[in-house]
This record gives sequence, C-alpha cells and structure tokens, in this order.
Amino acid sequence: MSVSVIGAGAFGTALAISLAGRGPVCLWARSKDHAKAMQAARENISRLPGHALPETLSVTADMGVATENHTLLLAVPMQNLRDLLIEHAGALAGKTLVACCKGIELSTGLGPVEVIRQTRPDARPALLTGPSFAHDIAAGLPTALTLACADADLGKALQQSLNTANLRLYRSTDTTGAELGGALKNVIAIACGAVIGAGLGESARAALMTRGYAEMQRMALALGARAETLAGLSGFGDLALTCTSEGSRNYRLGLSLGRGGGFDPDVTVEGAATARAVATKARQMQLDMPITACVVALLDGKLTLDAAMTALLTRPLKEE
Ligand SMILES: NC(=O)C1=CN([C@@H]2O[C@H](COP(=O)(O)OP(=O)(O)OC[C@H]3O[C@@H](n4cnc5c(N)ncnc54)[C@H](O)[C@@H]3O)[C@@H](O)[C@H]2O)C=CC1
Ligand SMILES: O=C(CO)COP(=O)(O)O
Repeated sequence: MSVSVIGAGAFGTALAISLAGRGPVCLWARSKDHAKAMQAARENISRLPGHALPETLSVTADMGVATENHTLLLAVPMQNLRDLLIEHAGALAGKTLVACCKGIELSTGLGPVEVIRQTRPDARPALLTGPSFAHDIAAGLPTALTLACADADLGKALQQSLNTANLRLYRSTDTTGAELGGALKNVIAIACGAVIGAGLGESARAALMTRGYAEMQRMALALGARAETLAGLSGFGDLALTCTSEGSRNYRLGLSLGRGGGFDPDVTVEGAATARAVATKARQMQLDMPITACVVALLDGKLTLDAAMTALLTRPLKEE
C-alpha cells in the first residue's frame, strides 16, 4: 500500500519520515515555495527543523501527484480539515483518508472522521491518534498510537501498512472514542499548563488530570464511545503526555495563561477552538463540564485563574 501524507506541518513531516523507512512516501505541501525549500534543504526547516528527509521521501505541491497513492494521511489542523477536503474534492474521491488531527470542528461540533464522512461520503475514513510528539517520531524514538477505523478489515490493512520501526499501532473500531480522546485531552492540557504556570503545584495538576479525564469520559460515553478506548492510548495515554510536557503546544499555551504572558497566535493549538466547540456541545447535551467551561472563560479573558480555581474548588461536594 503506497502512502502520501497531505500537509507538511510538524506532524505530517514526522509521519512521512517514519514511513519512509518502509519504502517510498510522498509528502504534499500546499505551498509550492515550501515544497521547493524542503526539496532543496532535504529538511522541513520552518516546521520540523533538525530532521533530515530520507531519500525515499519525495515532496510535492501537486495534489495530482500526491493522490496517485491510494492511502492518504491528512495531517492538517482540525479547523482546516473541511477546507482541504472541499478544495481537493475531486482528487480525494474514493481514497482511504486517515485523519491525523486532534480536535472538534468549531462550526459543527464534529470530529475529523465525521467531517470526512460528511464531506467525502465516497471515501474510506480512518484516524491515527495517540501520544506522540512530532520531534520524537522524526528522531526515531519509540511511540505507540491508535489506528481507528470502523471497517475492521480496512483497519487491519492500515495497521499493517502504517506500522513502522518506531510507530507501533494498536487497532480499534471505535472512531468516536479515539477522536474524542485526542480532542478533549488538549483542553485539559491547557488547564494543567495554567495551574503549573500560576505556581499552584503538581497536586493541583494531578487533580485536574483526573477530574478532566472524568469530563472526557462523560462526553465520550454520552456520544457512544467505549470506555476502554478512553482508557487507551488515544485518551488516557495522550492525556498523560500532553498534560505533563512542555513539548506540548496546548500545555505551553496554558503555562503562558497561568503566568500572564503572551502566546504566538500562529502556533497551532488545537485545544483553544476545541474547548469552545466542546463547551457548546456540553450545553446542548446538558453535560456538566466545569474544567472545559473554565478553560473557555480563561481563554476569553472572562475569568482570572484565581477565580477559575475558586469556582472549581467551591462546587457542591459529591461522590467521585
Ligand atoms: N506536532 C505534533 O507533535 C503532533 C500534532 N498532531 C496533530 O496534527 C495536526 C497538525 O499539527 P501540526 O502538524 O503539528 O501543525 P503545524 O502547525 O506544524 O502544521 C500545520 C500544517 O497544515 C497546513 N495547512 C493548514 N491549513 C491547510 C489547508 N487548508 N490545506 C492544506 N494544508 C493546510 C499548514 O500549511 C501547515 O503546513 C493537529 O491536529 C495536531 O493536533 C498530532 C500528534 C502530534
Ligand atoms: O498531540 C500531541 C501529542 O500527542 C501534540 O501536542 P500539542 O498539539 O499540544 O503540541
């Protein structure tokens, strides 16, 4: 199965580097200049500096060339996925589309697999998600991810074809659970960064991770996800990584909120839009998601961190 990676950001480049260890891989960039720069330097200097592109990795800005392969990994931010699917509708028709993004679409409340299903009903959708930093994958460090696909046979085939020397893939048919785990953990990571940034301590972070996980489960189970999916790599695993490492952009945004500093608006932080999408969805579903609500209020400048902590700590006492 030949593979192309659509989207030459940090994650798409890292996946392409790892997959290139197995054979030819094509990496598509939307900008011709970016593709040319990567071809010349044999490195993605703007998005993933310090990692050479293997010889088996070709770079193109031509979607026709990229879609000569049948399996396409879509590695663009969640809020840009629909635009990509619509802009290249013809070239993507009938392909196997593996979403690699983590988030909930702000305008619809849908996750990546659902957005693919809605915009490209002729495609075969799947999701690759779980705890992994692009720099770790590109450096060849060991990682384990979830490959979720509702079609069990296609999932097995993708697990075989996308597993690499340093990407160990576990299979699931629960796309709802996998996409919600990857999306919701980013919101909790922002909250964890904020408490650490404000100097509130690691005990507070552990409490937020645990109660945040309870929130993740509340929404995911109400939407039909399986509890074991949330307990796996795409949920608990990614929550553990993202809430504890400055390698995470979501966590770093939280740190800067806690410290009262600024943050580069051009950095991809999926949790910010997702927090808003999730808060809206929670209201519609009448679900109690207080940490998510506080993250939205913090991002909107409607609550200080002190006020947010007071609001969380003075909620009615209840059973765990
Ligand atoms: N960076 C990481 O360590 C990891 C990232 N991810 C996920 O991967 C997704 C992408 O993140 P990164 O690659 O890190 O972001 P990035 O900011 O490094 O790159 C995003 C890329 O998407 C491209 N893009 C944006 N809109 C586009 C459109 N409409 N059409 C075509 N290309 C478009 C941009 O040109 C850019 O190359 C996110 O959902 C993120 O959560 C998942 C695991 C690890
Ligand atoms: O999803 C990730 C790790 O699994 C990457 O996290 P950030 O998007 O917060 O950098």
